[in-house]
Amino acid sequence: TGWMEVEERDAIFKELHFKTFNQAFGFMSRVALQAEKMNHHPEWFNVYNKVQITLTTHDCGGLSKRDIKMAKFIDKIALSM
Ligand SMILES: C[C@H](O)[C@H](O)[C@H]1CNC2=NC(N)=NC(=O)C2=N1
Repeated sequence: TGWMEVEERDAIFKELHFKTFNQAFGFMSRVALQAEKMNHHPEWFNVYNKVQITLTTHDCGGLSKRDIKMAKFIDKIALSM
């Protein structure tokens, strides 16, 4: 489904489920490369085939265009896994 607002934070959250840990980790690797390219890094937690992602911009203490750009990238990659 879509990205959720985070309670008490100007941030957005999504939990993604994959078939296997390898797929989840492969997804994280792809996103990690994009994070480095954008210099914009997710806050994330992985357990087996699940990845919980929170996006916010630490430099401005809240959401910025970079978060939206990263969210769109994440959705695109997740769709292709
Ligand atoms: C020094 C470095 O450029 C900054 O810390 C970058 C790194 N990645 C980042 N990621 C996120 N999510 N927010 C930031 O403000 C941010 N700043």
